[in-house]
Amino acid sequence: MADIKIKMENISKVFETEEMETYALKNVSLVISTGDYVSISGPSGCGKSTLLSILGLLDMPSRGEYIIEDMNVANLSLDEAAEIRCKKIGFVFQSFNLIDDISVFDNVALPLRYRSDKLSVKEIEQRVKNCLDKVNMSHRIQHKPNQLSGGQQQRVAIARALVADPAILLVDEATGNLDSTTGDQIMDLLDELNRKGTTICMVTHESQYACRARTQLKLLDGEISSTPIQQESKHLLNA
Ligand SMILES: Nc1ncnc2c1ncn2[C@@H]1O[C@H](COP(=O)(O)OP(=O)(O)OP(=O)(O)O)[C@@H](O)[C@H]1O
Repeated sequence: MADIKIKMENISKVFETEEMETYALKNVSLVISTGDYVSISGPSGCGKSTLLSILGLLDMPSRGEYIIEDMNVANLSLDEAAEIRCKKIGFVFQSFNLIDDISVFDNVALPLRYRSDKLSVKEIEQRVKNCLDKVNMSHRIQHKPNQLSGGQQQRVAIARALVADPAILLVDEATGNLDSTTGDQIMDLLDELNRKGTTICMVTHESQYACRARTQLKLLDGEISSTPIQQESKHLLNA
C-alpha cells in the first residue's frame, strides 16, 4: 500500500458571525498518497480556497481529523502550525510572491533560513542549487525576480516551494498570471515534477489543467461532489 501523506476525515469549516453561519466545507474526506497528483476544481464559492488553506495549515478546520504524515494537525496553535507548514508544505500561488530586492538564490533559500533547525550554509547552497536545477533556472541564480519573465518567476517560486523537501506541493491557480503558452509550460513542469515523485495538490478552474491530475476532485457547495476517476491506488474519497 502506498504511503499516505495526507488524510482528512469529515473536515468541516464554518465561518460564524453574530448573524449567520456559512458552511464553507462539509464533511470532506480525502486521502493523498505519496506521488499522487490531485486537482480540486469547482465553481466560485464552492470551498476550494478554504480547503487549500486548511490543507496548507493557513487555517484550521471547525471539525474533523487532519493527519499529515502520521501527525494530527487539526488542532494546532498558530505557532505550531507555522513550524509544521514550513517543513511539510510547499506553496505555489497565482502571484509568485517573490521578493524583488533579493536574488533568485536568496528567494529560494528563504524557507530554509526561517526554520528553527538551522542548516549549514553549504547544505542550504546545495539544496537551493538542486531545486533551481529541477525547474531549469540555474542560469539565473544571481538575477533579481523583476529581471525575469513571469514564467521564470513562477519556476523560481516552485523551486522555493520545493526547497524544504515538503510532504506535498500545494498549487493555487499557478497559471493565473501567465499567458497560455507559458501556463502550459508551467503545467508541463508540474507534470514532470510529479513523474519524478513530487506529491501535488492543485486548485484550478481550468478543466484542461484539472484533467492532467490523476485524481480529480470536484467541490460543490463545500462537498466533494464527484468521486475521482478512480485508479487502482488509494485515492479514496469519503472513505
Ligand atoms: N472569512 C469568511 N467569512 C465568511 N464566509 C466565508 C469566509 N471565507 C469564505 N467564506 C465563504 O465560504 C464559501 C467558500 O469560499 P472559498 O473562498 O473557499 O470559495 P472558492 O471556491 O475558493 O471561490 P473562488 O473560486 O471564487 O475563489 C463561500 O460561500 C464564501 O462566501
